Amino acid sequence: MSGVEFQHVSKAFGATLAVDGVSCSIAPGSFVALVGSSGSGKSTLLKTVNRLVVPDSGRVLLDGADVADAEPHALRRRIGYVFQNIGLFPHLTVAENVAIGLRLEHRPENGRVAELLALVGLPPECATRMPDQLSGGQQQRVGVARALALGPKLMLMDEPFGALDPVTRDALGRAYRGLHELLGLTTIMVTHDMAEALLLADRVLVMAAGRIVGDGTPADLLAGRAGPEAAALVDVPRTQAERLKELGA
Ligand SMILES: Nc1ncnc2c1ncn2[C@@H]1O[C@H](COP(=O)(O)OP(=O)(O)OP(=O)(O)O)[C@@H](O)[C@H]1O
Repeated sequence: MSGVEFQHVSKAFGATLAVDGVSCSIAPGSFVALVGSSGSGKSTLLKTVNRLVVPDSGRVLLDGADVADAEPHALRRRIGYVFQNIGLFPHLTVAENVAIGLRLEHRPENGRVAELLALVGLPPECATRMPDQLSGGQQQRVGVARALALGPKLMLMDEPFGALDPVTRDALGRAYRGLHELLGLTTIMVTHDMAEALLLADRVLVMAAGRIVGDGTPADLLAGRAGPEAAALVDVPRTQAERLKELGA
């Protein structure tokens, strides 16, 4: 399991301060959701972990070691990364997509692709298909399998299920939470969906204008113990649930 520590991390793009002095410690084995309005700095903060973004100041530690001291490719092999519209290679089969990391590492395949496809709930016959012969949900499952291929202990997920219909999204979220437990992962997931954050994560971090303005367990958030910004976000699914209940009453 991998722990992550952000120490006074800041990143500006021109005049925009995307991340503003974030300090936060993420325990090994935890499932953390990163929520907040569009442009609040979630993706930028997430990408400082695998060095897709280099902070202007501050440090990010992975298992106590500064990621700035790691060679970027070596670092990224230790960290799974899944994002919206996963970007499978269209000219490679599903199996080849899943195995790409193994191939680049000159590691033997040894049944690993079949194992990974089973792990993410894809039937074996998907292996020989091309990505455009899969549904969006199936493609995201392939993306998760590919991210897990080298056995990372840390998964960074940026709106991984954002482009999917609500039913598929819910099913994939639950399936991934099962994998998180099964494989003993640490997961940091950016999501716009507060209900998804509350239902999947152990801890929810709320960002606004580059800062963490709320931090708590789902129970803390639901009880209003994680600050006004968190309370406002929780109000959305809560109000929706109440309105739906009234409709059915
Ligand atoms: N590569 C970049 N160049 C310039 N500005 C950027 C870049 N990446 C992010 N920004 C800006 O930094 C701020 C934070 O962006 P970021 O993508 O981290 O927010 P976010 O909370 O993930 O947003 P969203 O929920 O819309 O994905 C925004 O104002 C964004 O426009």
